Amino acid sequence: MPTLVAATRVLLLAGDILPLRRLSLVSKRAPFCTTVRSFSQADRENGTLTLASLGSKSDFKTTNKRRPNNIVHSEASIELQRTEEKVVKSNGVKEVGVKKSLEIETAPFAANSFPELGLPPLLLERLGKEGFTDPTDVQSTAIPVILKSHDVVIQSYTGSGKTLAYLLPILSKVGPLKMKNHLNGNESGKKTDVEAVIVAPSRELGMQIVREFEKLLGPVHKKMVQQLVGGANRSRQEDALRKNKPSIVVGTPGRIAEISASGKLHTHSCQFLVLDEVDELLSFNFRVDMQRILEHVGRRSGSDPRATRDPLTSRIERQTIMVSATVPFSVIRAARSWAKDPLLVQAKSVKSVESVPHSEPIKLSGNSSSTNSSSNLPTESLPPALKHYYCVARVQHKIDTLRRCVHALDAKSVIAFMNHTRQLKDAVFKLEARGMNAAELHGDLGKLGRSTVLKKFKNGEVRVLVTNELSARGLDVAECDLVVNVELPTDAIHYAHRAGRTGRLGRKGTVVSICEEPEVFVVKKFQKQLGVPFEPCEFTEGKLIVGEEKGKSR
Ligand SMILES: Nc1ncnc2c1ncn2[C@@H]1O[C@H](COP(=O)(O)OP(=O)(O)OP(=O)(O)O)[C@@H](O)[C@H]1O
Repeated sequence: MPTLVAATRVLLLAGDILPLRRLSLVSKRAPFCTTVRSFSQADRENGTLTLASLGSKSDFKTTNKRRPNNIVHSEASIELQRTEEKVVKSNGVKEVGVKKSLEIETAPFAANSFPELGLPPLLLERLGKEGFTDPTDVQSTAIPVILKSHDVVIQSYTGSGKTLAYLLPILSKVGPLKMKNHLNGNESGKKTDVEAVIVAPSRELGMQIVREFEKLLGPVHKKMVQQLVGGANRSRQEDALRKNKPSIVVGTPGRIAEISASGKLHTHSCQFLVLDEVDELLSFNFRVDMQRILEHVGRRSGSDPRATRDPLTSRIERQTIMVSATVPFSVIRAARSWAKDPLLVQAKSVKSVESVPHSEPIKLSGNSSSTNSSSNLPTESLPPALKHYYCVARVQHKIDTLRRCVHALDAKSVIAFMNHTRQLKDAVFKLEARGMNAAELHGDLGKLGRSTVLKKFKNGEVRVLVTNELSARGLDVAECDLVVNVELPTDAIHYAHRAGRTGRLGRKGTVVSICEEPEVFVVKKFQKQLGVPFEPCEFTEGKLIVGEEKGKSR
């Protein structure tokens, strides 16, 4: 292999899964077996796709201490100072004014347990029953802020528990588990209005979020949440809306906008609008549907959004929550125009979105040794325990390399990403022909086909799931121990989401990118942008051999 020099040192690669807080998530399947490899040092360079903007000026101080179980909790006193800043008024005229002080009470980060976060007793009971004991960092930070009714952008690495970070405060104020004294929007509005709308860019993610809600609502109340995803029978969804009068709907932009336009989904007095994977929802494909959703959810009764074209002026009470592991500046810009005094919430910090400077790009990694030194509040998009490798293979040998990679790492649950459906089908055919249990997952499959494949993969009936960008975001399969990029993603953001399908919630995970020789520079670019080392490797005699890059000395 041209990029590798001879193996130098042998060490054990322990790929076992870290202890989990939630036993129900632990796979019965064996973790990675011990594998022999040589050791190398990969290049670490500064990132260009930096999120430094997010950390330029901390609005408050935190002190942190490590807890067992890989959970960090911190104590903080936050006071967002009165700042003289430019406020863009709804009529488009910029004014300089004093923005009202945003005060967040002391202690939101001191929470060790869910009861300390101020969640209602019925919800705490359900959490306990489902085996959730300790909040993750991002949950400890986000939950009190959302309970205080702030609009937020939640950014934290893949698999860090962002879904519960917004779902728990919503269930504290909406539906049968809510706080006794909480008055909701519907008490003054129409009985048929939903109170929370959650938008996700794919059906799979939408359905996964619904399952999280259902889990906490329990069998008796699970009809309080309704899924409105594309590809499923629309009239059945409309019937369910009419019959069950759900408090919460979760869906894809197209279907939500469609049913809303038909007058069968009433969201005007909605309290919460969540945009999960917000950076994806900002893409051109969703533009028209998202515009409708932003204009109608939580719209002030009697106002005509078409008169102003400004979603902010046409609503009063809606709380907007935007979520993603990757927050490019477009999200910051969107938060400024869609949300009210939005706060950027990360694992151990809260700051005003207004304080994020325009000019600085968003940093994808918190690796201080390799990233922009001007940032004092690093952000991370990738789970810290992930290992990143790349190997060089000719295009015609890629599937064989994938197979050897799976064997060498003794991976039990693998997601292999490709870019084109036809090649993806060929890959499954080749793997199956070589005796490896594989299945395809892509948009050409119907809703039923997609859920069946996913179910089989989650059950362990399928070892290698060959898929495309469809599965890159949000897909939560705890057992996934290896992600392979058989074809490289388009950019570092897509890499981060693909890679984040493994190593979730403190588990170990491995990501291998198989590239052709002329593509090595792309991998180097990802390494630079993400601020994590990518080690060159090859698979020989059933082993992962990690090499050093030419010209590098240890
Ligand atoms: N406090 C907790 N204790 C135990 N398990 C948790 C906790 N919070 C979340 N989980 C579990 O962790 C897994 C990952 O959570 P989740 O899917 O919300 O991550 P995420 O940050 O949204 O990831 P992504 O960015 O990839 O969408 C889920 O299976 C979820 O049920």
